[in-house]
Amino acid sequence: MNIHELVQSLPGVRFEGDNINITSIEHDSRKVQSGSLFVCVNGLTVDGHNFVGKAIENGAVAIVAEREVDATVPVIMVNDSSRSLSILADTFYNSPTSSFSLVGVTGTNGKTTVTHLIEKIAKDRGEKTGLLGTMYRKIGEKVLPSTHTTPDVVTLQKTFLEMKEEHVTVAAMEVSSHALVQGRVHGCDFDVAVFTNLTQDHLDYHGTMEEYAHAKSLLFSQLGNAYKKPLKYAVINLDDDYAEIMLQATAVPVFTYSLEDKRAHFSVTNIQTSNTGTKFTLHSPEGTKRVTIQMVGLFSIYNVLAALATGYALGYDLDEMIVSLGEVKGVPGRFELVNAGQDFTIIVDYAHTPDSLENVLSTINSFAKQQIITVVGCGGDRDRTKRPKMAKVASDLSSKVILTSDNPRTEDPEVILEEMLPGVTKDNASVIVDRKEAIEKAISLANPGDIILIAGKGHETYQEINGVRTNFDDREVSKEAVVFTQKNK
Ligand SMILES: CC(=O)N[C@H]1[C@@H](OP(=O)(O)OP(=O)(O)OC[C@H]2O[C@@H](n3ccc(=O)[nH]c3=O)[C@H](O)[C@@H]2O)O[C@H](CO)[C@@H](O)[C@@H]1O[C@H](C)C(=O)N[C@@H](C)C(=O)N[C@H](CCC(=O)O)C(=O)O
Ligand SMILES: Nc1ncnc2c1ncn2[C@@H]1O[C@H](COP(=O)(O)OP(=O)(O)OP(=O)(O)O)[C@@H](O)[C@H]1O
Ligand SMILES: N[C@H](CCC[C@H](N)C(=O)O)C(=O)O
Ligand SMILES: [Mg+2]
Repeated sequence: MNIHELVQSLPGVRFEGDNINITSIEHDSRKVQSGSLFVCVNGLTVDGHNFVGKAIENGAVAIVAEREVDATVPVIMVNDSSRSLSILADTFYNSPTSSFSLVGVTGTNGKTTVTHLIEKIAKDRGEKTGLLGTMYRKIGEKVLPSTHTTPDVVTLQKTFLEMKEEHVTVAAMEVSSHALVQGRVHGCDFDVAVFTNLTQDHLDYHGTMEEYAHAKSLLFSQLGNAYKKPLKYAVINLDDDYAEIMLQATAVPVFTYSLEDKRAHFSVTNIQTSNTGTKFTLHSPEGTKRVTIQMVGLFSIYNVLAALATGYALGYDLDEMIVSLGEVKGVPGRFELVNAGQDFTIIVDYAHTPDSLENVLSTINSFAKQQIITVVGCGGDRDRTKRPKMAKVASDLSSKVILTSDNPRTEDPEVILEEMLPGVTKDNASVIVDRKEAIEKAISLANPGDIILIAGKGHETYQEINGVRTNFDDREVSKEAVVFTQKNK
């Protein structure tokens, strides 16, 4: 694309140099290729302005910067390069999200699950789907890796362009609070924005719950932006303490859902829970329906309501959606059962916040007949204040707890565990730093009928220690431990 055309999209910015053909927009010097426009972003860790030399070496033909830089190619000065990057990416990729339906899901817990449920209902009615989130990016059946829950703005728009070229008709994406604050989703023409819930996480980044809530509300304020789509909806969980903040942030029509408030558009009565699934009566704008799902726990009802309300906003048939959702066994790494022929239950789950851990353990307690043994840790370089809280939940709601490591990243694993320990409320917790040994210990402690919960890593296939990732999968490790224990009986 012509550099003049690109720069014209930046309000108040002029470029009077010769015409240059821009072949890509990049904010990472390592990704720059011949013909790239390199945008210098001052980050939390390093300043992109320091990589101008590297970018030019790699082929950058022009630079966008907030301050003077030493460059042998034209430099376009802007006030806010991060915002400019979003606008440039949107212009360069020609707003691909205006070509298909886009659903953004935000909230502390449930984003991955809800986006998968939306993918399922859309696919079943013949749509070509796209999915973007923690586990992967999917274009139809093609699976691409994810480095973030919500990718940086350039990767995001590139992925959307590919979706458009592959004739995707509906895409569901997870929108993290980091992404909202950093403007990664500026330029996304959402049809529906969904709020699942807000509980403690990421206070290392946001500072307070109020700031965290404000970050999430940006999705709803952004929803009203003048893009190409005329009709947009918000879908909001009315039972959450922060629902009002999301409601106030948006001027578009809202569909609400609730387990407690009958005034919600989608509400529920007659809940029957068991260890194999959940049944409930749904009250909706289309009348009353009985719903049976194979996912367990009240939190699964919330996720199903979020998906149904979203589908309804997109004009989908409610009865068809209920049939589709009834077929879902679960999402990988979320309440996933591991079976290696043992006479006790092993559940691998991605609960890595106090609230999600409490939800999962309360659900397990509702049907457990014998001991509950929980293996859990807390991530390094992440919110430290959730550490004792997660240990408290685990200790309160389990018979035995083994505290262990979960991606210590650059932190000392022992220090993370020391910060968890003050939360322990009962004489039921021990510490085993090595996660494999912790899982093996839990399995050696299990009696017939017991339930082991291995929490925090879910679908993850690595353990990150000292910044280095090595293969590690809770599901594989626990299976191998069962087989080993059975052999040695
Ligand atoms: C806290 C946070 O979100 N940080 C993100 C942010 O990093 P940063 O501000 O520190 O950027 P930086 O590393 O200082 O780099 C500044 C600029 O220099 C550039 N650079 C850097 C190095 C180089 O050699 N050349 C170069 O040009 C970078 O591309 C960037 O433009 O911008 C980077 C580039 O886009 C992201 O990779 C980085 O994600 C870090 C790795 C991260 O761990 N983020 C997590 C916390 C995150 O975003 N999580 C949410 C999910 C949370 C949830 O579960 O809800 C997510 O969406 O994944
Ligand atoms: N609606 C919900 N409310 C509370 N907890 C939930 C809900 N749905 C799922 N959970 C719990 O949270 C865990 C993570 O769920 P999921 O991966 O869907 O959330 P997420 O929002 O995508 O998380 P992340 O921020 O890591 O991307 C699950 O393993 C389960 O324990
Ligand atoms: N998206 C979350 C995932 C946490 C998963 C947990 N296993 C950990 O590493 O802390 C984060 O980056 O905070
Ligand atoms: Mg997720």
